[in-house]
Amino acid sequence: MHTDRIIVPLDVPTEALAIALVDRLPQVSFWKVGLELFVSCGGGILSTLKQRQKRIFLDLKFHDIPNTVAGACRAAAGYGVDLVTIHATAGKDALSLAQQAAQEGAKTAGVAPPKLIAITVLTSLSARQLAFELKIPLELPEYALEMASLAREAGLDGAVCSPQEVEQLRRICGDDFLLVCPGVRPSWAAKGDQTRSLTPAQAIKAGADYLVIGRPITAAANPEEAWERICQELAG
Ligand SMILES: O=c1ccn([C@@H]2O[C@H](COP(=O)(O)O)[C@@H](O)[C@H]2O)c(=O)[nH]1
Repeated sequence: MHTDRIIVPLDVPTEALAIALVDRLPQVSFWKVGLELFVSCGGGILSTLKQRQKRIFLDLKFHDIPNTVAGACRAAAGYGVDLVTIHATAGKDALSLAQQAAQEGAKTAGVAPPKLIAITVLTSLSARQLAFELKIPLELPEYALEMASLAREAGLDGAVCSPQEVEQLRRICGDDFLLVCPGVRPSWAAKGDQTRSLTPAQAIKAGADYLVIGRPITAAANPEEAWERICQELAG
């Protein structure tokens, strides 16, 4: 079922708002907890989601020196979450140490280890920004591929990429490398700050394992209707 492959972010400022959203959309089985909610209310929301048998993507996008990201991944794994993110630009040593630490953290806590996935190029960034602000001398798709390959070589489970790069990454990284795509937009939804988007059906067809779709659902006047519409479009 394609709908099991949609992850909805809980990008809200309080635990009460997050729980209200989870209870309003019982059809959603996979939720993402990101920086806004985690910084606002801590890890309690993760226990609440687990009590409701939800899968959890803990998207804190770690980016630091190897020892620090490893510690963060060890702690994150202890929550028993399903997916954890780290920036590929932390470098290969940080990525492999983080992967090792996530396995250890899960073992110590007696939970299944999370899949550790690397951010390649944030989906809000344009090719122009990559070149002129970040001074990256490669074309954006090539740079995204380099970042995904680095993550793969470091032993990570997958990568986060825009749907516009997913076809290329799937072809080169293979079928057992998890590819998670935010920046997905139905044709009827506003793009907001996402610059490299495709529709949900296009992203799945291009090879995405999971789609992260937030505001088109959570900021809709009727989130249930928006969810249904996306599911129907995917089924069609
Ligand atoms: O490159 C990235 C990495 C993570 N995200 C996160 O996904 C969601 C997208 O939300 P929308 O409301 O659908 O834009 C958000 O939580 C981001 O932090 C991303 O967009 N791009």
